[in-house]
Amino acid sequence: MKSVKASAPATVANVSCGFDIFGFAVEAPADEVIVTLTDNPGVTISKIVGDDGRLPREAEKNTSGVAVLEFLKAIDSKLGANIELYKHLPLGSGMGSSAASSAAALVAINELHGNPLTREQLLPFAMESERIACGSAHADNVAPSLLGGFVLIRGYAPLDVASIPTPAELYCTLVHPHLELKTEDSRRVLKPSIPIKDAITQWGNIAGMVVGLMKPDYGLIQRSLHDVVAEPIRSVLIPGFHKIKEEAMQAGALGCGISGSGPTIFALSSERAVAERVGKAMQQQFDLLKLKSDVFVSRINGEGAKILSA
Ligand SMILES: Nc1ncnc2c1ncn2[C@@H]1O[C@H](COP(=O)(O)OP(=O)(O)OP(=O)(O)O)[C@@H](O)[C@H]1O
Ligand SMILES: N[C@@H](CCO)C(=O)O
Repeated sequence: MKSVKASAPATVANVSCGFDIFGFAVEAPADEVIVTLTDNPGVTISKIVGDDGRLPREAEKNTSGVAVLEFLKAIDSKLGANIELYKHLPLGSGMGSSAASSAAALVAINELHGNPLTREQLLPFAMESERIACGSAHADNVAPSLLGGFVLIRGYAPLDVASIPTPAELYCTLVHPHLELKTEDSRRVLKPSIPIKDAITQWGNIAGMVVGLMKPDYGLIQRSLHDVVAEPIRSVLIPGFHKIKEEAMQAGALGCGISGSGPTIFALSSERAVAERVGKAMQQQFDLLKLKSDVFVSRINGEGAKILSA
């Protein structure tokens, strides 16, 4: 039967001020899948590489399997599928690990059926996978992983997403300490409501980010990269967070914050050399805490999930 190999990239959700509504894709790392059509209905996972045996092998519990099951149900397919998953994203990292697996599997199964659905139409299936992974069907990882670029989730009911153009010279530094935080747990610590004063600050920054990215205006981006909603609560879960952020800013970053629900920390810079310097400064702080970390520097990835071979 026919097989397709696909990949989907890591993503930075929230981007400081845009809790659950902003996300962008980076160039690496990316999860890869090989999806093969089967005559028997249902979805199987024959192989997972790179997870040290920690991810569920049952399709109904693995985000790649859930996404493909939802797709096959939606198009009323009589066929089934087998998935091989090559995990390159660390688990519980804040880099959209669960989302990358489902995004890669979705573009592969869509390709195998002759692409009956658009990338936007694939989104609800990936969101259902996020619900299985962490109890919340947020789209700020799956949307940029599937669509590429910087994405705004304008609304969830009905789902309304828009791509925001970004300056070509905008670089992201990701520093991933070898720690795990479950999105489910990092969501549970948040308060159910915020004071109006904080809401005003937050929506001012969200609008500032959109205008800053579109113009582009690096000063406005810098002034807008602040989060008074999630970061003050979640930062206590990340060792050395405030010092690391301070060092990133000293090294020339436009802004720095928690990537998704953490523990990865992201920074944005207007030049590659600065983004690399920022990465070194941040990693040095984790070294001082005796925490191993990985640094990834990339442009915003405008392409998102892609077919590698068909
Ligand atoms: N293919 C998959 N890849 C990663 N996690 C998966 C996958 N399938 C199921 N899961 C489950 O999802 C949970 C990890 O989700 P979680 O949202 O905490 O991590 P993450 O996606 O790396 O985080 P974030 O969304 O903050 O980047 C784990 O319980 C894991 O078993
Ligand atoms: N918006 C989600 C992203 C999780 O990666 C959160 O912060 O919980």
